[in-house]
Amino acid sequence: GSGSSCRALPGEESRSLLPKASLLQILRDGGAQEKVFTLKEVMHYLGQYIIVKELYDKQRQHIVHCQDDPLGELMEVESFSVKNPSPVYEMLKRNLFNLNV
Ligand SMILES: COc1nc(N(C)C)ncc1-n1nc2c(c1C(C)C)[C@H](c1ccc(C#N)cc1)N(c1cc(Cl)c[nH]c1=O)C2=O
Repeated sequence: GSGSSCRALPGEESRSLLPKASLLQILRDGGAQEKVFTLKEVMHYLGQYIIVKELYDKQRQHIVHCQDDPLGELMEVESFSVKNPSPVYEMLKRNLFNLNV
């Protein structure tokens, strides 16, 4: 980074996350056209992907079933709750390069 102590204003954070190929395809299916993202954008397109493909449980809508979906390959779980962020962030650690380091 520039080494300055001041932080970008919210929403001005620089795009510095480069998804690996299989995550990028999922973000594309969620409507992304970029190649480099902010974390907020990655979460947005992942969310769109889940909603558009209706991967959520119709009865318990905070549960995402991904065992038969490319998302499940990345998440390495068959299902997860949107209330528990850790599997999502673990997956992102495995599938994003941070260019700002
Ligand atoms: C099944 O989910 C939903 N279903 C409904 N229905 C009406 C059926 N409405 C909202 C949600 N929903 N709640 C949350 C999220 C969503 C959608 C956008 C998937 C996002 C989110 C969750 C997982 C990933 C991944 N891979 C990416 C984003 N999310 C977040 C999860 C995390 Cl870890 C951080 N920030 C978030 O906004 C939530 O809390």
